[in-house]
Amino acid sequence: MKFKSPPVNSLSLEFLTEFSIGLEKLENNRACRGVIITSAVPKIFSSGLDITEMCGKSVEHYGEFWRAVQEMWLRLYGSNMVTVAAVNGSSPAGGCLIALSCDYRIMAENPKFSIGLNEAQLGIVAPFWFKDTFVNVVGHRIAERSLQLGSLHPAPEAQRLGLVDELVPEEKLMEKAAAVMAQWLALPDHARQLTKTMMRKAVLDRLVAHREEDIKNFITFVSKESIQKSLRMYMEMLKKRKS
Ligand SMILES: CCCCCCCC/C=C\CC(=O)SCCNC(=O)CCNC(=O)[C@H](O)C(C)(C)COP(=O)(O)OP(=O)(O)OC[C@H]1O[C@@H](n2cnc3c(N)ncnc32)[C@H](O)[C@@H]1OP(=O)(O)O
Repeated sequence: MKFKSPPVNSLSLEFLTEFSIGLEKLENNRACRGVIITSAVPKIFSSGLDITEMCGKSVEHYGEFWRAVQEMWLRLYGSNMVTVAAVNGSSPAGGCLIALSCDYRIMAENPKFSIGLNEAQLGIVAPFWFKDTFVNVVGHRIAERSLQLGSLHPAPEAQRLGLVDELVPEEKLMEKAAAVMAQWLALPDHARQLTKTMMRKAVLDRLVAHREEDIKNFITFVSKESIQKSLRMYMEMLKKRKS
């Protein structure tokens, strides 16, 4: 799957819905045993959740948007397929969540590309299931420090922390992703899938059990004037940085 929503592959409601439907179709296709996720937008894997979806919209919209974020994660993290992220650009916040939700992460070895859950920098808090997914990849200590600081880790540091599994020159990224996929697909699906479920079930079940509460919490949080202000200021900062 190649993300192609210029300029930055931000995860809008439309993007998330299409992504989830795409995953569902592949999941239901018995001929498809694995998926490599990458980007067709130069230098950007995904800029994370589309901030404009969280600014100045109705309560109903926030609810619909958050349900779509949850749905995407439940499908990707809970997928029976082998999932490999070929991270060919920067990948903050929601973009990082997508990579973390895959079975294996390969990143282009460009120190200008960074990845991490930087929510704290925006004055917002990564939800518990973002945190759980992060902890399952890098462990508690690294996740705690990185989340509190809202760190975006340049590719070499991300590899040192275990946030990505390996770095390769950008031109070798897809070749490497295909080789990793072949290695994972060499195993019988049944054993691999049961093992994956065993490792991820508790974290998935936790969101399923608290899904409606999580949506309510998101709506309450994002509707606060202080949070709206932080998000607006962040968007302004992005625009100013550009000019
Ligand atoms: C109890 C429960 C509580 C739950 C709380 C909420 C939890 C929310 C969880 C996750 C949050 C997120 O995912 S928020 C998104 C975080 N993302 C970022 O911080 C990345 C921001 N973007 C950048 O750093 C850069 O844009 C980039 C490095 C990705 C690319 O840089 P580049 O220089 O190539 O491009 P520009 O910066 O010029 O951007 C182009 C264009 O796109 C707009 N843009 C960028 N990112 C976003 C985004 N995430 N959403 C919406 N729009 C975005 C940027 O403003 C530019 O727009 P204009 O061309 O109009 O100026």
